[in-house]
Amino acid sequence: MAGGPGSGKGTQCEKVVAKYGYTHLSSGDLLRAEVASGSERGKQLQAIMQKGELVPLDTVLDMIKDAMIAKADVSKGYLIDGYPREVKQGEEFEKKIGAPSLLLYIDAKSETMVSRLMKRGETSGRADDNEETIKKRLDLYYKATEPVIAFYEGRGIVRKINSELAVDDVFAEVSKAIDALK
Ligand SMILES: Nc1ccn([C@@H]2O[C@H](COP(=O)(O)OP(=O)(O)OP(=O)(O)O)[C@@H](O)[C@H]2O)c(=O)n1
Ligand SMILES: Nc1nc2c(ncn2[C@@H]2O[C@H](COP(=O)(O)OP(=O)(O)O)[C@@H](O)[C@H]2O)c(=O)[nH]1
Ligand SMILES: [Mg+2]
Repeated sequence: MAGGPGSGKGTQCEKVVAKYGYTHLSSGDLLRAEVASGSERGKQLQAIMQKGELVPLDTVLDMIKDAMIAKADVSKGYLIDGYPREVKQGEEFEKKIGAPSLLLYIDAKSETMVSRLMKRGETSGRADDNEETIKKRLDLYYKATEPVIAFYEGRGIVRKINSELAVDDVFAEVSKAIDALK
C-alpha cells in the first residue's frame, strides 16, 4: 500500500487485516519499534526520521525481510505499508523477495494530508508529526515516492483509491480492489 504521509494507509491497513487476515508489515512501525528498543541503531534511525528523511535502503529491506520470514508459515499473504519509498527500494525488494501482485495507491490532496497529520500530532507522540517535518515528508513523497507508482503502473498492478472520502467508503474501494485479485 502506497500513499503520502497522512493519506490514511495505516487506517486502511488495519481494516484490511481485520477482514482478510493478511500479515501487516509497516516499515514505519518496524523502524519506530527499533527506535523504542533504545538500541544504538535505533538512535541513528530516530535522527533520520525526525528530519523526515529516508532511512538507508538496506536497513529497511532487511527489517521487512526478517519480519516476513518470521511469519512465513502462518501468513495468508502480506500487506506492506509505506514501502517502497523510492524506485530503487522497489527494485531491490523484487530482487531479494519477489514481485507484488497489487499496489493500492491511497490518494489524498496535500492539504488533506497536512491537516490530518497536524491533528494526529496532537495525540500521536510521533516526533515527525510537526509542521516542519510534515512539510519535508510531503516534499520527499512527491519527489521520491510518487515515481514508484508510475513504476508499478507500467506493470498494470496499480489501483488508485480516493481517500478524501469517509474511512468506510475508502475501505469499500480497497475491498473491491482486493476482491478482484481472487
Ligand atoms: N520505507 C521507509 C519507511 C519509513 N521511513 C522513515 O520513517 C518515517 C515514518 O514512516 P511512516 O510511518 O511510513 O510514515 P508516513 O508514511 O510518512 O506517515 P504515516 O505513519 O502517517 O504512514 C519516514 O518519514 C522515514 O523517515 C523510511 O525511511 N523508509
Ligand atoms: N476524514 C478522514 N480521515 C482519515 C481517513 N483515513 C485516515 N484519516 C485520519 O488521518 C490521519 C492519518 O491517518 P493514518 O492512517 O495514520 O495515515 P498514514 O500516514 O497514511 O498511515 C489519522 O489521524 C486518521 O484518523 C479518511 O479516510 N477520512
Ligand atoms: Mg502510517
